[in-house]
Amino acid sequence: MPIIFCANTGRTLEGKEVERKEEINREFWQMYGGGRKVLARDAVTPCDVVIGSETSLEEAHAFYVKHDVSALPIVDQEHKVIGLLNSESFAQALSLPDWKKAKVREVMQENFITVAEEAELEEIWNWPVEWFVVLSSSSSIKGVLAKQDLASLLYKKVQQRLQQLEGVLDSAHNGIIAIDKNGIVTFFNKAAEEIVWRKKKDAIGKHLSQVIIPQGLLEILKTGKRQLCHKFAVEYSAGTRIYMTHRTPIFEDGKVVGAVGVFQDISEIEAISNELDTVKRLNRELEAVIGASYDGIMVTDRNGVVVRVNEAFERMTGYKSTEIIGRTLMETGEEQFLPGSIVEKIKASKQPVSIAVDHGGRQFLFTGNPVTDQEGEIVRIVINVRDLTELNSLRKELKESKELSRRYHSELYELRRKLLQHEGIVVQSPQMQKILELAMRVATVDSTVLILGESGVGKEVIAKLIHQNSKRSEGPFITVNCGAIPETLLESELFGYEPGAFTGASREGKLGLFELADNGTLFLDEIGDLPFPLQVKLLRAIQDREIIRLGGRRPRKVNVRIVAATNRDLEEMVKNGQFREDLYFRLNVVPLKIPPLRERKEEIIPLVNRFLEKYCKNYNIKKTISSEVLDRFLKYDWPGNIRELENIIERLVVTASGTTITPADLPEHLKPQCSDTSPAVLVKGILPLKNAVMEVERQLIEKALEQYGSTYKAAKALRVNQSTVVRKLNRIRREANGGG
Ligand SMILES: Nc1ncnc2c1ncn2[C@@H]1O[C@H](COP(=O)(O)OP(=O)(O)OP(=O)(O)O)[C@@H](O)[C@H]1O
Repeated sequence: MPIIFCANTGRTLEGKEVERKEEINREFWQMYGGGRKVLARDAVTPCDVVIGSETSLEEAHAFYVKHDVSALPIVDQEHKVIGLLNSESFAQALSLPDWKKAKVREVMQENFITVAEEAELEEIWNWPVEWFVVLSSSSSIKGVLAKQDLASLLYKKVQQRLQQLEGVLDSAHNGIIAIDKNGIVTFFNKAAEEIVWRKKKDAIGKHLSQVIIPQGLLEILKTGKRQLCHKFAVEYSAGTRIYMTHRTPIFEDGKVVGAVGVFQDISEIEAISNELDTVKRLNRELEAVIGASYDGIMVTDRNGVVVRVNEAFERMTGYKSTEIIGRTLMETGEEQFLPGSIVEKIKASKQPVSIAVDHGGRQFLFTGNPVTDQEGEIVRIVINVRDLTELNSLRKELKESKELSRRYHSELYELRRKLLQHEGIVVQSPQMQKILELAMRVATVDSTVLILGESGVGKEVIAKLIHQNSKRSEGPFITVNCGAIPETLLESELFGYEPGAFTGASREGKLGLFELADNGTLFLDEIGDLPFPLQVKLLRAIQDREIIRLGGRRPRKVNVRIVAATNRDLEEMVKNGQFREDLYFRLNVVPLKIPPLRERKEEIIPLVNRFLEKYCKNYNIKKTISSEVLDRFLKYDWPGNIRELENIIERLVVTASGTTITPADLPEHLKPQCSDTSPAVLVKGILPLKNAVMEVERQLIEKALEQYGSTYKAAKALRVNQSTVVRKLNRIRREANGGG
């Protein structure tokens, strides 16, 4: 609280000004009188002598000097004080012709009043006189009091009090800065030193702008208005600090003569208040979470006294929160429902504890979790209640439907197996079962499928299965062996041609395989052998779902599903630039990799049985196979895969002499090997070289055909032209038929 002290100017005051002055003085006296009113008797200069008004000045002077007082009361004959004799009186006497003879009354000072010794200085201070004669309660003269003495007395007291005030303000926790009307700092307490990191001596006498950053106090000088609870932030290099300030103008005679700012660093309070806000928000969130929880939640203190329950808890248990809050779980445990023992168990173990309770035909699971303080002591126990009745019945339902699904699954598998058996397809190994399942699944959608695997593994078989199980099964399934058709013909085969498209073309033109396969499936076998120029045309046909016949211009819409297959490593071919990457990605939407027969040996015996049955029936022969042969089959690597196996069985059924096929009936390469180091061609005796060459050719061609199934593939394996294989095969057959 600022103190505005205004000295008495002695000037006559009027109206409101007088009131204000009096108010100020009252404050002053209360404050500096040390809580007690200062009375005339406290300040009086005692004087127990008086002189009569008719006394001569000479006599009076001697008396004045003798008593060494500042003033002597002068009384009349009735002993009433009528004036004062003081130094001014003697100064006045000097102007008289014979001052020694003059009477005291001629120079006495009448500018005084008499006051009671109980009069308050506060009251008498304002009388426009320079002297007071102080009377006792019995109206005897106690002494005199000069206003001047009063002033110096007061000045001393004021000094004292100002020091005290400064001490008080210095011990204040708030920073206090006062400025005069020019903005010069006139007061700066200790707390201000600490808050703004500046010494008092460096602040006093400086302009405010040189002392602190916020200049709001200067505004107060301009507006003359108080500013309370103003919050502001100051950026320091060490961080931002937040302050709260009250700014008050200082008035003197109705004019602003300065301003005082009381401020406080509330950064910590602000941080705590922010933290409090966050905590409140979190608390609200927590309330919402607990309230919204489908599980019942109950919180107890460390002794198991319930402090809170949520709505779900009330719903599940039937307890109202008002009934249960404040009670211990142990008490309610008597009602055989809430497991009071959970609290004791948690307290003993300091671990989560779960207890299942059956009540009213429902099953509840109570799970209690201890909440510990920093010392690890339990402060709360949070108990979650879950109604397991529904969950248990769902679990039961799930178990039943799983069982049902398992049954359907095995029935489906059985049906599929029978269907495949009917089709003559053997699927035994887990790898092939997975492939089959995937093939069946992709069959139902129209996506492009790429079947990968060595020659003879059954790629076409799977392609057909996909077609048969698709919604196109009523449509055509057309196979194109991209490697078997000469490059020059392949384009017209695939896309057809218009009449007269090229020399030798039929007049009517020709439908391409794409058009033939409309509404069905086009199986592009050996897609890896598709010539590079045709790859782009195929890509366009697949993407645009339309083709243009050779020699034509008109695009024709085709609705064809593409299933492609290859035994080549397409990825590698893409890397080597032999196969277009875009076509590869277009085809490789769903890849199906069929493992070679040597990796699914469990299928060999079922396949042997299947083929034996087939060919015995075809040739109307009854044959069995010895276990040694089967053993040999199991050990063999089957480079030609299922096709090779099928061909061998057909051949054995036809060529074996006995009813049981024995190892002796096996072709050479399948007979038990003597040693791995034996040469690829074994010469048993001397025979004409030409005959030997022809024999080797015969064996090689037959074996290649057996293994690869077509003259084209056999030629490829033997690294000769297809025409060479066909020519030599014709010759071999002629010779076999006894021809020349
Ligand atoms: N799982 C199977 N069950 C019975 N026979 C099968 C099975 N898989 C393939 N085959 C038979 O094996 C022979 C070769 O099958 P397929 O032509 O499908 O092989 P591929 O992988 O397409 O051969 P290529 O790469 O040489 O075209 C066919 O006679 C086919 O009937």
